[in-house]
Parts: sequence; structure tokens; C-alpha cells
Amino acid sequence: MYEDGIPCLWMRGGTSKGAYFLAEHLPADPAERDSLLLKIMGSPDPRQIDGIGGADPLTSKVAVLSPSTRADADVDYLFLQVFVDQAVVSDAQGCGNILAGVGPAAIERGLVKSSSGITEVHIHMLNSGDVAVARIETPGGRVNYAGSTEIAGVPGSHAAVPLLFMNIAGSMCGALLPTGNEVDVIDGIEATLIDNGMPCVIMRAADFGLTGEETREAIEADAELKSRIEAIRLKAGPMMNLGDVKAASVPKMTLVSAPKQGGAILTRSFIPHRVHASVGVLAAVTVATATRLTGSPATELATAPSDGRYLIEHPTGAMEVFLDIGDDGAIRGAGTVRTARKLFDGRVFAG
Ligand SMILES: O=C(O)/C=C(\CC(=O)C(=O)O)C(=O)O
Repeated sequence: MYEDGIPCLWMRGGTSKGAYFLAEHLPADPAERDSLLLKIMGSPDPRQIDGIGGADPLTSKVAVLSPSTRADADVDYLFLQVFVDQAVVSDAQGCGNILAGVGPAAIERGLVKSSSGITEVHIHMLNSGDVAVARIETPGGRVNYAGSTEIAGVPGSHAAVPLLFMNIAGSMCGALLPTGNEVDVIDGIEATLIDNGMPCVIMRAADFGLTGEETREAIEADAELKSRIEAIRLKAGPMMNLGDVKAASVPKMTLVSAPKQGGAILTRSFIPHRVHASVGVLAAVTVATATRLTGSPATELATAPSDGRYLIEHPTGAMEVFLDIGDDGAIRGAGTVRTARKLFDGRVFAG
């Protein structure tokens, strides 16, 4: 049935890359769909040599788009993480980086009608049930990818894709603080279990003997550190209402330290086994949110900005996220700016 290939847009969204499909072009049955996606990406194989995946979790991602089932949205977006070296496809998280390509892809595919100038796309994120708003440059009704916006972790400059999130607390865990505590202790380590768009476990890098400035490669080479962090993750999963997370890509294990480049806080994020080359969008929003608690390890290390603009430092620079904080101190919304680029439009073959 798929011998003639499947229409596929290969796009960079923020600091990630992924395959964007229309749901109507994929099997409706999730098990059949996932086994097809594993073949397309070339998983399981650390090199993904027989597929289009980039042998890194950040380049082994899928967006499935369909007409929106909600009156307040233009398009439905299901995010799927295709594991590189395991035969696993997970919908247990969303992805704010791949989200940056959803508006452009929906317009390219005719799912969303463009305006001349800026097209505002309301995106129903199926993984969490929340709606995000993306503003896409569409001069003359065509998506424009060129521009002067730079984001850390991506060479060059491109058209800005502002993203706005509302009511994302408890996106996958049911509550901002799923255990009801600002701090829990797991295996002797103080941790904030929190979800403001992304389930994260936030711990001090110093509690693992790290400065927080170690490279992605150095951290990944430390097998003992990785196994301590994985043991904590497996215990945190059920505490966060995520159940058994052995085969899930969440929670993200985030080590924090005092900022080193004038930002709000420095991060190293396990996603969950490899270390992120930068930081996830919704993960950055969640870390910024943790710095506003009273007792979190993130709070004591952070330098709080006065204007709601949090620079979340990461291995390749810093990501700015904006928190819209009400007079009562509650976070009403969050935003960031990403860029996206269409890399390839064609048909992909599953073999
Ligand atoms: O955490 C990951 O696995 C990678 C992500 C997630 C993301 O974007 C987010 O947190 O919103 C990414 O940077 O693409």
C-alpha cells in the first residue's frame, strides 16, 4: 500500500528536525503507524543508516497534522518521538521545537489558509490537549522562511516564529506539581517534579558533583552518572502520574546551576538518556516556572529577571522564554521565539 512512498515534509523546527505528515497519509491504527515510522526513520539502530533519522533524538521526530477537531484551533498536531536505538515511538510528550514547523507545514499542505502578511495559526497539541498560537510570516500568502532572527544552536538567521502558550500547567501530569510538593527527595537527591508544558525533574548539578558547564559529550560519557539519573527517573515517573516510564521519553531530567552568561539559570537536560544539545522549548518554560517556586533547587540558583524574560542557558547558548505573570503571581501564559525551515518536500519510502 505504501510502495509508492508517502508524502513527507522534512523540516527544521527550532533546534530539532523532523518528518511532517498529514494524518490521512499514514495508517489510522497507531501500532501500524508506529511500525511504519520506525522503518522510515531507520530505527532501531544507533546510526539509523537505513532511514532518514539523524541518529540523534533531536533529529528523529515526527509531526502528524490533521484538520482541527476543535473550534478554537486551525490544525491538530500530534508529536511522536521515534527512539533511535529502540523500537519505540512515544506520544508521552509534546515538542515545542517541532511545533515551530507546524504552522508553516500546515500552510504548505493547504490545511490552513494563509493571509497576506502574517498568518496566525492556532495549533491543538494533541499530546497535551492544549492550544498554542504561532505567528507565521506569509507575504503574498506564501510562507517566508528567510529573516534576521537568530536562535542559539542554529547557524545563520531566519524568519521569526513567535509561539504563545496558555494554560499548559500539568500538560501531561495533571498538575503543575504532581506530587503536591515543591521538593521531593529521591535516592537522597532533592528534586522538583514539575510540568508547565513538559514533565521535568529539576535537580542541582552540584549534587552530582558537576559544575553544570560540562559538555554534552562529557556528561554522556559518564556511565555512572547516567545510571544514577535513570534510577531517579524511573522512580519519578509514577510519582508524576506518568506510570512506568521505562520506554517513555519523559520526564526530562534537568540539572541546574547558577547562570554563567548573565541569564536566569544554567541547564543540562537529559531527554531522557541523551543530553540535549540545547534545551526543549516547553522544558525551558518549565524550568523558568520552577525558579518562581519558593523552595525549588532552581529558585536558590536562579537570577530572576524583572521583566518576565528568562534566559535559560544551555550547552550551545541560551533560549529566551517569556512568562506572563499576573498580579497574583500566577503564570497566565508563556512564549518564545523560534525559527523553522522547509528542508525537503517529497515522498519517503519505508522499504
Ligand atoms: O526534550 C526533547 O526531547 C526535545 C525537545 C523538546 C522540546 O522542544 C520541548 O521541550 O518543547 C526539542 O528540543 O526538540
